[in-house]
Amino acid sequence: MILQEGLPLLYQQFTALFGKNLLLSWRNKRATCLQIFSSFFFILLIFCIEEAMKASDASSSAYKNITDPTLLVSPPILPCEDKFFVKLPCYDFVWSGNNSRRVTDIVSAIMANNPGRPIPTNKVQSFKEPDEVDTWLLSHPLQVPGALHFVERNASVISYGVQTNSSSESKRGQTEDPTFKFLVPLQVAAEREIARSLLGDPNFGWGLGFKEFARPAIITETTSALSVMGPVFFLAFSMFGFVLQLGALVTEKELKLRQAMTMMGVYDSAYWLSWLTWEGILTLVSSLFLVLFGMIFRFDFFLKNSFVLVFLLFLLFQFNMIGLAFALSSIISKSSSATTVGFLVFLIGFITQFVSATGFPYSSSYAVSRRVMWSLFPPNTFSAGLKLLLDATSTPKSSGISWSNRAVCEGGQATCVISINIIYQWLLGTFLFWFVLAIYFDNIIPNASGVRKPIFYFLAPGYWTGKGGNKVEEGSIFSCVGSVPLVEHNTPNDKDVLEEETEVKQQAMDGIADPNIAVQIHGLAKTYPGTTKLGCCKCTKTSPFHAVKGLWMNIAKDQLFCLLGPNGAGKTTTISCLTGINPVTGGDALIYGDSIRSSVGISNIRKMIGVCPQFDILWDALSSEQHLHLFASIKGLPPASIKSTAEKLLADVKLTGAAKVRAGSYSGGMKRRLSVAVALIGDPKLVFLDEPTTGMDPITRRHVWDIIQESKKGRAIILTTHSMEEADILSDRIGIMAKGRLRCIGTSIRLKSRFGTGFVATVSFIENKNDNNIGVGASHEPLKKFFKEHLKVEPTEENKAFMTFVIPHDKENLLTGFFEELQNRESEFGISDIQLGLATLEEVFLNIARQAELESATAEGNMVTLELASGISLEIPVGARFVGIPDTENAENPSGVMVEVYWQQDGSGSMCISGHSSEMRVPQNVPVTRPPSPNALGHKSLRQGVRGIVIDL
Ligand SMILES: Nc1ncnc2c1ncn2[C@@H]1O[C@H](COP(=O)(O)OP(=O)(O)OP(=O)(O)O)[C@@H](O)[C@H]1O
Repeated sequence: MILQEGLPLLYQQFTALFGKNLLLSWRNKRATCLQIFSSFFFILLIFCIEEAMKASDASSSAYKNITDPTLLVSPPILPCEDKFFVKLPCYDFVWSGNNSRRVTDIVSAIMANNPGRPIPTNKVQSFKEPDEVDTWLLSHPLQVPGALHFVERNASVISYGVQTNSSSESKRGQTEDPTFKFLVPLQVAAEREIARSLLGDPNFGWGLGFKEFARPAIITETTSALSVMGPVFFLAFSMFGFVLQLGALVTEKELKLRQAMTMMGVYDSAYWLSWLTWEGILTLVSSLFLVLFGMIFRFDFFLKNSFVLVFLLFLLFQFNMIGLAFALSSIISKSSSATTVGFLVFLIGFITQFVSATGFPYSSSYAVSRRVMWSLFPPNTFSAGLKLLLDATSTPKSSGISWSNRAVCEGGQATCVISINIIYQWLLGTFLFWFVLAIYFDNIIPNASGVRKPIFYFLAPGYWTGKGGNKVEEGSIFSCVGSVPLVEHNTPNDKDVLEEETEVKQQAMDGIADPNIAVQIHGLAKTYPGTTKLGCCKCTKTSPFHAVKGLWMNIAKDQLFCLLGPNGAGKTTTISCLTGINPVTGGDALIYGDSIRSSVGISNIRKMIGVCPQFDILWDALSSEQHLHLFASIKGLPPASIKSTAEKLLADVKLTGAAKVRAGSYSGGMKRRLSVAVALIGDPKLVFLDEPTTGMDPITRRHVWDIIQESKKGRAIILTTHSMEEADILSDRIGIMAKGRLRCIGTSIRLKSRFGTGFVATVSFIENKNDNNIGVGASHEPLKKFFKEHLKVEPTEENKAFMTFVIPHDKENLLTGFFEELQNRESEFGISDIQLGLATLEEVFLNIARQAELESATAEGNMVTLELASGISLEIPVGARFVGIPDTENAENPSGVMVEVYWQQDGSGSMCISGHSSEMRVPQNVPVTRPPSPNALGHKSLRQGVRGIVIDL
């Protein structure tokens, strides 16, 4: 199949990814609606607040028409509690001049004759001098509404003064006028009682009335709710899109969906453009709705300013927030952090907007550099723009800013620092800044596989020409750089592995390109550099880890190569290196002639391969059909063939019935089948299947095996699995890895014959109803003796119904005669059936894993305790098969006594002891290994039990 390339492929990928983004938004309707229509709630809220403010103003006396002002006749001194803001205990008034008897009498008369209410003595404070009153007032704020100061000049002259706080107070829409409420009554009372005292007539009085002017309601420029709340509310509104966008991008990174697309050959430009376009459309629509809602609610801000200017401000601001979300998505690794980051950005924006509202730094008194730095954070530029448009409509007479006046500064051109036109230029600039930064971060910050490009990757000419420049590195950019130690090359112990290695090396040296070879691996090595973090004062390091230690092998076309190995053997790492996800540390691999070390090679390789990763990489919200269409488009299948290819693959993996169902509701097995189908898109010449049948029921598994068998034609498949049955059935060739090295290679039969413990003979017995000695097989002692005498083997498993013996390979030449005799004596031994077979692949696998474990346990001193039936405890290295018991040498057993230890894997894949044989003689002249002492290995606290002797049989 000819795949698309260049611009047509870019366009095809862009449209497919755009469709995916659209679908994801459509399937997440609630969030999308919130993003588009939340402006309505914010505008409604501002409207309600503004209406409440207006209603409060309207109920105030100051904002009412006074057509018939009330006449105030002889106003009384009011109780101090009537004052709007007062601190208790309070006083109705205080006075000075208490050194004069006459003044004291006058004040007593003021208190007694107060109209409607005599003033109690505890509500008045007296002083000698006015200064004392001031001192008291200073130390007792808000405790008295007014003060009177009397001075008796002579018998016919008494001076007085009145003191009040002249600032008017407002409460619940009412304004308190201190002159009429407090000053006038004190003045009237003082004058009245002075006159009575001077005249000596306690009933002297005069009529006195006060009246304010008739006047129309006061119309002032009240602060609009939009100018107070607008910047914060609009920032909050933009956070919906910001958080959703950030969450979507981080989810694709976290779930390795981005990596899956990269493996399929997606262009970064198509990826970013598809998100930018979709989010741009959402932003455009939401900004439009915001302005329309503002106009519907008849805010001057939206009505008087030019529609385009207001719309542009919101649009550009939201674009900036998308750019910021793009940039932050590279730094954040968990999608659950998106909301927290959104809240933080909002909080910072909230604070900086208040600073911007004070005029900082958009005036000529601040340096341009400060303005540049400040404006990089989009909410700051946005609030400056908002302020310009709000100021332009702040009074009823203001006419707003028109499109033609956009470059005109409010304070005149001479001192012009910022106009709305400049704001747009700033917003465009900062958007580009964040967008470019996002792409830069995306390249230099480690991806989900911990891989990144060098910091100055864009300076490499190859990056721009597409010929090289795709070099990648591992580890954090802030890590302390250290060289990764190389793996030392060990000559393989196994003759088949050595032969394979020699052959590949020879071909590499001769430059032979064997047309039948799909993959040629040349000493592939992978060392994870270890995490190195720069703390505040020191570097914390974990040591590098050699995951793959030099692989040499060929994988032929039309062949299914099965890579087996215990957990952590390095299988997935090998696949990651071959698919270009992880950079190799050493060696190389040629896939159909293209090197995985060259960026051109990797882009060619990605067109030829299909990958079913170990964990399903799928969008929950997309159906299997949509997944296949998307990946087929990314891969570059001709548009006309995408539908038919998807249909065929769905039929192959038996998902036609669920083609339109979202993958989120699939069972584990259905997801694996979909992953297998994705790997087979576009007829790849090489398919990697990393544990493709994990979690499948036996029927589905068999069905997937059929698919894999079918897919073998015309392509190479590299399969990893933990199912020995699967490996046995499907593979043409098997390689078993352990601890990063290839331990054996060959066909299943070859491995079984070489690494199995030998032949497995299962003898079934005739049912004997009279034999009650169940389970111990006591009645079968003659047979056991027969096996022991002729083949020197004991049963590995025995019960009433059958016995199993494992016969070593070296007894192969005795087998014909032995089984002939056994058949002749069947009735004597009570035998109903004899079965003879090769050891299973599982046994081979366990043997290889055990040997690898023994190798590293011996080197590292990794010991376990073997409890013998005789009560002896031995410390033995993990994986040791034959273990000699120290100090058991005697005349009968000159080399001592040993046991065979049986191993199995526990749930976590680690080797553990499952049992041991009875004690037997150690054959003479066999190599023995005494485990190293703990001190030699630098282990101080290792248990000091009796150390078993490892016997290499
Ligand atoms: N990014 C990484 N950084 C450090 N070590 C890693 C990294 N990825 C894998 N490893 C280590 O490399 C070793 C090989 O891992 P790998 O995933 O290749 O094993 P595997 O054979 O595929 O195992 P499994 O059967 O469990 O999938 C493991 O010990 C693992 O802990």
